[in-house]
Amino acid sequence: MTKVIKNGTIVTHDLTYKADVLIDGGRIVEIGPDLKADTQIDATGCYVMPGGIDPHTHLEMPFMGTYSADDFDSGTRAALAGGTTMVVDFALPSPGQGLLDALKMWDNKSTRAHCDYSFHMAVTWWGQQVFDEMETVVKERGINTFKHFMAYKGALMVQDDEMYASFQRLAELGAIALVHAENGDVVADLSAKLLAEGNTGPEGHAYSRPPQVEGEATNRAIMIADMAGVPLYVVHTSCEDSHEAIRRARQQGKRVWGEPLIQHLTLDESEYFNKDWDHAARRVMSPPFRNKQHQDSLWAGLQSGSLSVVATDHCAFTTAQKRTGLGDFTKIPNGTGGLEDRMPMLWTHGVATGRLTMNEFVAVTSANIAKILNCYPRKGAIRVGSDADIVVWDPEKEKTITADKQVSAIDYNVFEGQQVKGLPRFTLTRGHVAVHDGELRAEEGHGQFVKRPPKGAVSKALSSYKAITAPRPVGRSGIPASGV
Ligand SMILES: NC(=O)NCCC(=O)O
Ligand SMILES: [Zn+2]
Ligand SMILES: [Zn+2]
Repeated sequence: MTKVIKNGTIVTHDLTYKADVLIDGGRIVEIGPDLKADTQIDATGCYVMPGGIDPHTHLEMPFMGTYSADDFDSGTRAALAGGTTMVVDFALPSPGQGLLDALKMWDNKSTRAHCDYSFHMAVTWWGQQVFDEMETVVKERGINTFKHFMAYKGALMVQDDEMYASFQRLAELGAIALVHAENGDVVADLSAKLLAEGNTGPEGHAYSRPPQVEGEATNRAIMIADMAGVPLYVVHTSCEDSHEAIRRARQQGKRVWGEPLIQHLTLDESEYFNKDWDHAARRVMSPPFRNKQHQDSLWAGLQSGSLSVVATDHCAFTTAQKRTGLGDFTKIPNGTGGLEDRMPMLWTHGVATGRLTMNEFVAVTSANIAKILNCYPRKGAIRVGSDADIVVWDPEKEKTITADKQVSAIDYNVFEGQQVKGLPRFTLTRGHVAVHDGELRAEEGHGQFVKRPPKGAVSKALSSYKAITAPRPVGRSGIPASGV
């Protein structure tokens, strides 16, 4: 059964033009005028864009004594409802657990996915087993990105020497290092002091993680990545301190990317000072929301290209789960939702305000990350041969975001009450119409794992450059190099 998307305007990261898109067997097979097919999808008045890719989700993740509430079923349905057609989740070994063992757990959970997905691997401890298994993870499982937590002391956090060893191994394998950049030692100490002084509420979470701790860790990770010769991707970049480090590194020719979240772009720290404990606790995430100056910095980074991708870090906990931290903010499960809202919120606050062009919108919601993850142009593109992961975007369609109508399994929405303009009319996942004229028709198990080979263009370029510029002994006549 062929399908054709007709009467729309195609928008990719580099082009805007009118054409029809013909789909067969889950792929785009032709782009041009007057195409015919068995079924027709009407895109009159709409933009036909690559489906969104959210490179940062935590679905059914064991964390802080509980599991995040959205799993691969509700999470990927929420994604499709909002125009996102691929998610990249984190396989998280518990300390001492092997990487391949952890991957089996994520393989089991993800069979329910309604859209395509991939995994990043987390490095939560270091040892010979991790070193050895990294090769299989990269070469056989098609995972080329490994996350390191510089925070969550006593749980997921790794030390600098472990990170350096891991980064060197990734450089050898042609993979990419990811970091959660916050100084975990300082956060732990500040948290203990705040609690001792009676700062037990959710605002304590924000006080314990000021921008400086993120800036310091980002600088440190950039230095370690540079020494190891590995490209670095900094997840949830929330502030100028971290953005400044990334911007400076990029200007120096270092291979570093930054990923702001839609939450940090559109919500600010005043949320934590709300008198309603539940309201504030529901917004507890790491790093916390920042002030207007930091938000402006993030928007400027997206405009200028010093920041590359907008994600969600979707890690949703119910109010009941958040209440574990009543009387002690360090026990509030860290994380917020956003999968369903990322694209409409970014369009409304970015494209509709003139902060982003439509092409920049596509770049930061899909094409850039597909290139970084080494799955472009299979994903992130409207091209012949690409997967038919497509969103038919209606710029006139409006709604008010409310938990009552959301797909996510939790009982609130951090964007509650926000009016968004710009929503999917259709969302196609490998040719299957999962959103049909606004109605969700997703299929459990339709989602497939996307393998991402190592040695992408940036990894290759960096390893050549590091090899050429590596220290070499100076040959001096008459004196043997060994000095004997
Ligand atoms: N971000 C957050 O608060 N929770 C999810 C885990 C992480 O990415 O740090
Ligand atoms: Zn993180
Ligand atoms: Zn995360």
